[in-house]
Amino acid sequence: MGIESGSQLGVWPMLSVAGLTLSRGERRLFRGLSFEVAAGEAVALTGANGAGKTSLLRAVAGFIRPDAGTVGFNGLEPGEARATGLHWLGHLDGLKPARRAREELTFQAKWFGADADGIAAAIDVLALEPLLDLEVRKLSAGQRRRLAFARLIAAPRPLWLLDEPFSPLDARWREVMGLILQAHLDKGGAVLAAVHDPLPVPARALDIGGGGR
Ligand SMILES: Nc1ncnc2c1ncn2[C@@H]1O[C@H](COP(=O)(O)OP(=O)(O)OP(=O)(O)O)[C@@H](O)[C@H]1O
Repeated sequence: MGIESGSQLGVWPMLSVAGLTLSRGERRLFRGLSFEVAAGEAVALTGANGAGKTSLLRAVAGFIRPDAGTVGFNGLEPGEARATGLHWLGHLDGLKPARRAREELTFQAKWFGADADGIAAAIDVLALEPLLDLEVRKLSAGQRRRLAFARLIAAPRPLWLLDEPFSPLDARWREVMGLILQAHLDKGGAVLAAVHDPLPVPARALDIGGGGR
């Protein structure tokens, strides 16, 4: 399988989160959180169940509005950075169950601007060919996760926001994902991933606590 370092993605974004305060419902999850993610860096976001890892990723992606603070993308206008510079992969895959895997992959990849070569690379790297004629609802959890991941390879973007990305994957596929992440980092990409298990690449830890809830 060919996981190539390929062309450089460029040095942006360096994600800069400053003074972020976030609530969900009546509950304040955290106050004044600041951190950066540099190009070429993986950050493992950890914390107890309910600490706010998913919520933080969603705030970075622009899906929810913080009470206070800023999210910066190395000087780029946030709307533009979010539209073209990042991939969000939630722990719910967001795949349409009744579509065949091939249709879903093509739909998603084109939505994110992939060309035929990008789609072919994703099929190759993630060994999706034997699954393409199956309906998504007939795929296992790990197979669905590989399918969901395909757009990140088909349509390269510098910042990957991943929410428990590898939880359904077996040991072999976690190892492959380590190679994929490393190739992304080597190209100047960046990863911010909410995890309960270690990431399969060297990563800086960012713990938001939240124990005892
Ligand atoms: N849409 C919502 N409306 C209100 N509260 C919410 C909403 N989504 C999440 N929450 C609450 O926000 C808190 C943080 O949830 P979040 O999913 O961000 O935690 P997490 O750290 O990702 O947890 P886990 O490790 O269990 O995945 C929880 O108390 C949760 O109930």
